Amino acid sequence: MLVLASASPRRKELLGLLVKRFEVLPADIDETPKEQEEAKEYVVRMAVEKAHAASRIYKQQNHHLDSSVIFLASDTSVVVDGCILGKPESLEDSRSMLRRLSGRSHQVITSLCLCNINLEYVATECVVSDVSFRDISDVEIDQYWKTNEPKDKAGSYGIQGLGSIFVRSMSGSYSAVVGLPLYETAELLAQFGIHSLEEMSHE
Ligand SMILES: Cc1cn([C@H]2C[C@H](O)[C@@H](COP(=O)(O)OP(=O)(O)OP(=O)(O)O)O2)c(=O)[nH]c1=O
Repeated sequence: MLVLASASPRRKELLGLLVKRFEVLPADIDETPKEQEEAKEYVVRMAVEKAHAASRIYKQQNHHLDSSVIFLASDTSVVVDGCILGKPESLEDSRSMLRRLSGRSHQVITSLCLCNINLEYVATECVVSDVSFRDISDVEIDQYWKTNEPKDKAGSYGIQGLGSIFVRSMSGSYSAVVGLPLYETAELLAQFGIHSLEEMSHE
């Protein structure tokens, strides 16, 4: 059994392209970066903590434990000038993020963590993509906020939605920017004995 430790509808949809059956078990963790913590280090730590937290909840909920259960977690952050941008808490927050991203390029870092229930096997991966934005006006930022799209997304935009009108170009992994890097996820799943083509071609 595979458990996706996430509340993100994007991650669920993307994982569904690789694996037919999995459970979803969101894990709430403290997402505050440590002082001086490097962006990559932070993003990987978040994925590891989400996977570990989900494994703890799963153990509490399931008394007859199946030792072959595997947990998958991920984290996406937008990074500009070394600063980590998470999800906006308010319109003010969204304004300051999008003003910062306007007319230049930034990085989107997405991490992955796969581990088994007893945490004997833990694998992590980190994918960096570059996204370049056109200039965005304050009026556009406020209009975009009213669509609700930016509210639950790192950096306050969704490349898969209306946010795409700001994206001049990107290089790296599109699925990683949306929330789950499909190539790297398939590679890690294979290390844990889950082969996507085999999985998806079964009746
Ligand atoms: C940059 C960008 C982020 N996002 C999303 C992906 C993630 O869901 C979210 C970043 O927040 P995360 O903290 O990585 O994830 P989450 O809180 O949504 O879900 P969970 O921690 O339970 O797995 O931003 C997009 O959907 N499109 C984008 O273009």
